[in-house]
Amino acid sequence: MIRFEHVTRRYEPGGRPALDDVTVEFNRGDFVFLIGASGSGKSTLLRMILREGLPQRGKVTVAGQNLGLMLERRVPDYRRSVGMVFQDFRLLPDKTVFDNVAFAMRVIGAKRSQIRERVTSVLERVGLEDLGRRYPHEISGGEQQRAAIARAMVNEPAILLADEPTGNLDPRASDEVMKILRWINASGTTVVMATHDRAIVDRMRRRVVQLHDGALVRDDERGSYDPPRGSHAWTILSEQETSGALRAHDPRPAPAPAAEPAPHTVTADAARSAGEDVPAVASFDSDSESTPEPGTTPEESPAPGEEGIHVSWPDHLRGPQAVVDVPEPTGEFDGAEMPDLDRDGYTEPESGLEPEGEGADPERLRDALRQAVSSHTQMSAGPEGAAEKPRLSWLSHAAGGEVDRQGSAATPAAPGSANDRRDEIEDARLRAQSSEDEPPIHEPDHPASRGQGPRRRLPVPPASPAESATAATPDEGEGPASSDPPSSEPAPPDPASVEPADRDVPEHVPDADRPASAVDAEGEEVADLPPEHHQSDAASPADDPIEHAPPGGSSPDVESPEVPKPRSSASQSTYTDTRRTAEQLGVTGEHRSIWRRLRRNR
Ligand SMILES: Nc1ncnc2c1ncn2[C@@H]1O[C@H](COP(=O)(O)OP(=O)(O)OP(=O)(O)O)[C@@H](O)[C@H]1O
Repeated sequence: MIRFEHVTRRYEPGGRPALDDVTVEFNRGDFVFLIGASGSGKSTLLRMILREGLPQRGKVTVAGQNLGLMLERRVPDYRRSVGMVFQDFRLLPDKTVFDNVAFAMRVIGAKRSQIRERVTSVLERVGLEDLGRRYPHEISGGEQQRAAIARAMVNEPAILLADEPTGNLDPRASDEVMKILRWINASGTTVVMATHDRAIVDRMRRRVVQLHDGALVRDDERGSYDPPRGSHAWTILSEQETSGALRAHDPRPAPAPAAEPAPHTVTADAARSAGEDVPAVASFDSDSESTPEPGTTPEESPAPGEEGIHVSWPDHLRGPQAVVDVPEPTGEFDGAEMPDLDRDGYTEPESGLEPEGEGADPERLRDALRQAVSSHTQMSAGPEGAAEKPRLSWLSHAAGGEVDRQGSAATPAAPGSANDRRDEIEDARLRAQSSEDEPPIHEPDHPASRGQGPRRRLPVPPASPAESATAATPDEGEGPASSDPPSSEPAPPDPASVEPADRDVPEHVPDADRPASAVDAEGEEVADLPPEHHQSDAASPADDPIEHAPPGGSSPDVESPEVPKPRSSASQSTYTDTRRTAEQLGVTGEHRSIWRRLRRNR
């Protein structure tokens, strides 16, 4: 589902690679812990899945879509099919909890009634039903993270990326968050979580992928935080430990050197060619992009020319394979919180939207794209829709087995409920079990304890004619959008003037591929807002035509995203954070009012 093939990523020409020839694959329904010392490349890897940064060498593929060939105007849509949560929550500070979650639905043009119903359900699911009217600063860190998860999941993405989601939380709040992530994963959502939390990794015994200095040094199916004694990773870390380089990040005593290193489970090492020279200057390896790798299937590696128009969407990505991977591997759970997927009808394979191989009909793919966008808004599929296309909703799935396909009557395990108590008991049992094996160690030098806030700015996709030339080819058959002149584009964020500190090395994203049209709640392309809708801030939503104008003005019932209004004297950091959050939620260029106001609020 997510595949890195010999991916090398440098932030600076000639600098040390943040990712160094990484080859790894995450499958549907996986729960993966991504571990490694600070600076080892975990966040970089996650951000590359979100298509924030492209490799200088190698290829990142998600559901058959080569992200290096994805057009810029497709990126917002793509990001909506990937949820992401962060250590520092990144809630919009001037929005209530409810509105923060609703924002992700407004971005896709969902109807008010859908938003109301869906957000209410999601907040119940994460135990925040009573806190919807509060602002982020009025709730605890654990509650903020649950709100952030609710926002990431409200559109039912197929992939959830979590970058140290428990890093700022105490153990109890961490447990709540992990419980929710387990539920989400149990619904078939692929979860990739970067963490330094040894206790959590050791307790859950899921797949562990370890990075070290940008290289993948371990990939264990049911791993613990520490690499197996004698393994390749263990040897490397031991050497580092001896030299003192890892002391700041791993308080444990260094293991004694192995007499005979055992065979290890390294994936990347097997593929690494020793001494390979990596170009110092960012340059896209077009050869590796266009040449199908031996051994890959057509679905996973679409034919040249078709890659740019493949779609990857939440529903169809949750196939039977995800369900197969769902059961807890170690018997830590008694199954009480896991619904019977077969009984609940969620194991039927979906059809029709799988990534296409060679010869795919562009028209059909376009329809699939529209349909997929539309499906984001079908948050409460009615009986008819449910019968045609059963959905695997983490909301209903996670509700202790009481699955409701309509998504409205699911019983949430809110704090204090019977399900919640059962979970608490289970978690307590897990903790006890874990502590019998090995006392959990909380790292004193965890980034959270260092008072580490948002560490780096996410890259803003810049333009490059080189990639434009590379990427335009496969998408050219898609119609008028590809012929839009760059100069006709509205003004959304000007990375150079707005956020110089956030600039990344050029990543070859063509300006010309910014979106020229929006997609409404029905999945139809609609025209951009007329100029008169892009005016100054209105005193109240009722006065503001933007607030009430759906993208394209197609329906008064369709909500347009509200404009985040930074609370704290409109500081640059607030602006930057808000803008970054909006980008990650897939706010597109046609939401000009958002960008304009964000700039004005600096
Ligand atoms: N925007 C950036 N510009 C330049 N260098 C960067 C940028 N982001 C990350 N790096 C560098 O890339 C390397 C990997 O960083 P990354 O954030 O991926 O590590 P990490 O494992 O997530 O660390 P942590 O556990 O502290 O979050 C580090 O050397 C870091 O300094």
